[in-house]
Amino acid sequence: MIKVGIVGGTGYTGVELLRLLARHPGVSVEVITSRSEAGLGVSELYPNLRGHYDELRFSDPDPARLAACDAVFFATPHGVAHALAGELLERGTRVIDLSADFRLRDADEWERWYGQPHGAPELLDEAVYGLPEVNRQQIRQARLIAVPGCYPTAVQLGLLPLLEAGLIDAEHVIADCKSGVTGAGRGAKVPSLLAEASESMKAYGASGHRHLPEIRQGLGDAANGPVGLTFVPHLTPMIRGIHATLYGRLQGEPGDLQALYEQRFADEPFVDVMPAGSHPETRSVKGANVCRMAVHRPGDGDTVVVLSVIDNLVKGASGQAVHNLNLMFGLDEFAGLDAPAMMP
Ligand SMILES: NC(=O)C1=CN([C@@H]2O[C@H](COP(=O)(O)OP(=O)(O)OC[C@H]3O[C@@H](n4cnc5c(N)ncnc54)[C@H](OP(=O)(O)O)[C@@H]3O)[C@@H](O)[C@H]2O)C=CC1
Ligand SMILES: CC(=O)N[C@@H](CCC(=O)OP(=O)(O)O)C(=O)O
Repeated sequence: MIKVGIVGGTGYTGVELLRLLARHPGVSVEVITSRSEAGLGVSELYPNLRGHYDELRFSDPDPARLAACDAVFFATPHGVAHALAGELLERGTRVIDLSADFRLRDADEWERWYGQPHGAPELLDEAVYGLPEVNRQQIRQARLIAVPGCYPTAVQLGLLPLLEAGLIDAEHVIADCKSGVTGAGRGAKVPSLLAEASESMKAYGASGHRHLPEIRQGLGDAANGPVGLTFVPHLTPMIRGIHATLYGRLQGEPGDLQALYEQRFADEPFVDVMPAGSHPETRSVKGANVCRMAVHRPGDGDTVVVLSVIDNLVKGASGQAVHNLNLMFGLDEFAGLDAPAMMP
């Protein structure tokens, strides 16, 4: 069994890791940290886990106990993995970070967007961006994984085929995205209150969200040059889910876009290209590690519209993190990730 630890076990991505790993045949969760709930049994806080982790208790983060694990997930706010990852790597423990600490290759860029100096720039060269559909081979060899953000996962997967093939004008790409409220984490915040978030919808971060540089970096790699991206996220009254509506201006003769998408993701177990004319729903991915998408060319004109949906807590975070673990340890890619989505 692969022994894992989770730092930040009381948050939404932490409990989602526990839910997925409960069905994983090759993993045992040895340590789960929370400073505020240290001593409490995991299933006392999360009764959905009763019968699965009855011996496991939250504990204060202790580097020595974490270093006794084969791999440690960080499901923590930005900056926490900076402080601990180096020590764990030195002691032979692999690190899978769900936060943004190692996603941007440039430490100065990270400081600009996250408002604090990068805490471990010496580790950036070896960090691998954990988007399996792009970096599967590097992930297999990696010791340190930066799990992509939720919006960046939905947007990059939806646009990769077009940018890799040079079929759209890379200077003018638009990502209009909607997220459920769990994207903001479990901490108490006014915008997440029922009376604030339900029966209403709003854009935020329109003049610059911190996922913008991350998405630009990934799309730039796909396009082999800079990408001009407009990215506007919205908060919507649902618990889980991201819906990305992506717009590009076609250039040249694009050919059969449906075939392009089907071929690009033919060998990808967690991307589902739906039949032409489809409109994927966020509820069709709820609880599942899948990105469902559909490609449209309205009126056979020069605009292409891609619809891409994920569960922010699964393909957008914890499921993708488990997929990375499976690749790093040579396990079946589906281990812990084989459940279909819940509907309705
Ligand atoms: N929610 C989502 O949809 C997504 C989230 N992410 C990222 O994943 C990470 C976790 O997100 P989420 O689960 O929503 O966050 P939450 O706010 O729900 O949980 C954060 C967890 O981190 C712990 N924590 C906070 N500060 C520290 C610290 N200084 N040292 C150790 N532990 C700490 C908290 O426990 P305690 O304070 O008790 O120690 C808690 O368990 C974030 O970086 C987030 O941006 C990425 C993709 C999607
Ligand atoms: C709805 C909502 O508030 N969403 C969050 C995204 C959370 C997230 O995933 O952040 P990282 O990927 O950077 O870790 C936000 O926009 O800040």
